[in-house]
Amino acid sequence: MGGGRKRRRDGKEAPVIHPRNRYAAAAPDFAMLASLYPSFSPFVSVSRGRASIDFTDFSATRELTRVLLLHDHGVNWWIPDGQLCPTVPNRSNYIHWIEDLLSSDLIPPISSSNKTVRGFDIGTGANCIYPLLGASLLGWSFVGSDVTDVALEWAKKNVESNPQIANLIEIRNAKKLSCSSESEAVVGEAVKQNALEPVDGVVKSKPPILLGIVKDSESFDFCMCNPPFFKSIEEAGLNKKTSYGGTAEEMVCPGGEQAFITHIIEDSVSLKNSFRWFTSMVGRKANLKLLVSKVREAGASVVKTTEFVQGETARWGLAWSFIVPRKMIISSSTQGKVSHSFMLYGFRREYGAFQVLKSAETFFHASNLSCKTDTSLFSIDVTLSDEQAQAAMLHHESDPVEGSSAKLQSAVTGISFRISVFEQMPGTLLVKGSLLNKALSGNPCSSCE
Ligand SMILES: C[S@@+](CC[C@H](N)C(=O)[O-])C[C@H]1O[C@@H](n2cnc3c(N)ncnc32)[C@H](O)[C@@H]1O
Repeated sequence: MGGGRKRRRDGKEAPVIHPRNRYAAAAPDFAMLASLYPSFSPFVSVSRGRASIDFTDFSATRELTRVLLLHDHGVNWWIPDGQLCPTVPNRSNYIHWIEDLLSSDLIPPISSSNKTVRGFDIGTGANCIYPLLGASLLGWSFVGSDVTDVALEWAKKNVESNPQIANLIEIRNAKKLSCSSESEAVVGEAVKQNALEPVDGVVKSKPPILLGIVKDSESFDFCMCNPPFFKSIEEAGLNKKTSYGGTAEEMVCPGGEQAFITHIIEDSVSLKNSFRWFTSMVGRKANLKLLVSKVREAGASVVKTTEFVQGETARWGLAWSFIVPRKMIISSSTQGKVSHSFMLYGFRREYGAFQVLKSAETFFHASNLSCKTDTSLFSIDVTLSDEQAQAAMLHHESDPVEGSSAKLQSAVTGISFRISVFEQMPGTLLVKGSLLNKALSGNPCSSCE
């Protein structure tokens, strides 16, 4: 891991395995595992002193996953032949990224008396990998959903084989839309908004994903999803270098990942108050860009993306939330310059720097203050007369430093300040205020910092 992050040809830093991933410091030691687990030993060969397995052999990759889950996570696990076999280090990266999102104070937590983190794994698969990892690594509780009989049967078996975490994981059948009154109302609304398509006068529903599967009044800290990436089994192709199984039901859906994640985005609009973070893995970078636009159009207040290290295959993470972000204040004050800046997150697309500047201008005019807007600089200069400045100082009773207001009053002969608004990216603005009076700026006032 030493030597810092590698750079790609385009100059960008290559992503690295998550630092909290238990395999970040050292890859799994196949020789050690073979010596401990006789069932793994036949799959391990040593060449030039290096132990490895044949990654094109499904039995070998499945046995590796089994021993890693057992040895490193205390989890008993198995899947039938041909089902999608997860690689433990790769899947752990997604769990740790969600852990980062949850611990960031960008958006406040959802109000819940229950302290246990609660997640929803869309399409948990026979392998049930995310709930097993999240529960064993971090004590999270999960609802894991799926639609195929084999996935539902084996996910349940994998949960029951682990009594130490079984009470943290519920496997839910997403084949049938639940029929609660609230769900019916929400589904009715979705029909109006075209999320469900009427065919020949009959409403033909897309297979439910969240809407109708999440119960009334349930709330979750996050949802996650490794979606069926491909539009057809041909598109899924065969990676000759590895064999991790994967049936058509697991890998393919009409419209591929773009349609599947779009469906999650549509559902998220109706369920915006039920989840703190909505997340999904994305298989193609072109789809990531498109899905980010869809999430913004849906009105999300925060959007985050990441790139996962997945061996030779690139994968991305997309996260969004409708919760209003906390305002983040970054202030600065240096001798000879008094300025104050803060970030505003979560603006809808239509409210950019220009609109905020115009609102400020309207406010200052209404307050009878003289101001001049420069739209090319995205700034507005405001001048207070002597009387207005004195009145503002007297009004400012909450000055934390005794006497500083009085000092200012004696220095004030009118105040001029500039407000600049910069759009960092859609939905995020940097607002900066700086004093223009030289006399004042050389005498920084703590209440302005
Ligand atoms: C690529 S697999 C992911 C399995 C597992 N989470 C993993 O990461 O290995 C996608 C899963 O989504 C399931 N699925 C497809 N449509 C679904 C739906 N509407 N609701 C829930 N699961 C669905 C498939 O049956 C399959 O198990």
